[in-house]
Amino acid sequence: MSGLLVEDLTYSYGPKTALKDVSFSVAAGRFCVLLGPNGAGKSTLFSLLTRLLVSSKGRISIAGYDLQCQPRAALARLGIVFQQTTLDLDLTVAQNLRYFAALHGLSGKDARMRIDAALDQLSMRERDGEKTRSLNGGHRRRAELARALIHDPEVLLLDEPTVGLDAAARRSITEYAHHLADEGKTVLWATHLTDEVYDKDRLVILHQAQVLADGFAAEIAGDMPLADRFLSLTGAEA
Ligand SMILES: Nc1ncnc2c1ncn2[C@@H]1O[C@H](COP(=O)(O)OP(=O)(O)OP(=O)(O)O)[C@@H](O)[C@H]1O
Repeated sequence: MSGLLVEDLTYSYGPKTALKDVSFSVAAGRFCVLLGPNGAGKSTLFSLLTRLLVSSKGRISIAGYDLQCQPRAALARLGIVFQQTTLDLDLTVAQNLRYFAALHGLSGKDARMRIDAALDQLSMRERDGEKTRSLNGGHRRRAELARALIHDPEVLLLDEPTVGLDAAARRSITEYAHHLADEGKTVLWATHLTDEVYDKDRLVILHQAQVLADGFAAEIAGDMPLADRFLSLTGAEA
């Protein structure tokens, strides 16, 4: 399938099992929230999806490409925003994006056009000459999202992208990511905050290395607020 497929994925750090037989899929153009309390295994899953870690047990397919057998094709179709910012704060926004474009084999006019388009999408074009250090947290996140979109990936991974942002910036990034799915991107959004989940979202709840629930958010919540359902399933505060 295109979109994202995770099948029977298991990963351990020595004796500590961080993921155990994790399976789920996200259809192309869907927004899926990976919801889990601290230590659930979200970052480990993201490391496996980006090949920072490799597991011998399980399978990952990105936009129809098997990550193990066709890693270059799979990773070329993946955009990622990590939990911790990875922008170079001493470079301007445009320089950060240009460097990343070069990593994807884009240069010259082509790179310039992609960078401008990505910054336009995030309403960041007028800030392209600013030092990244001078941006507030919300604008830094926007710059990272723009950077993740430069190579027009089919699948976008966002690992707790609202950490440290104020309420307005949090809402704006959350809404924008949903908009990207409406436009056809497959989005996997990791969070431990239930207020970032929309009723219509696909939802995978991860807890203690395993998938506890997988379905549409409204169905999983059922007759109670999602925060209460999450608490009842995991014992964790949302
Ligand atoms: N390098 C490591 N060595 C040993 N154990 C680790 C390592 N990294 C993570 N773990 C453990 O693996 C489990 C899953 O951690 P992981 O960071 O993937 O969870 P998480 O859901 O991303 O949590 P958080 O929201 O706090 O980032 C946790 O029990 C964690 O302590």
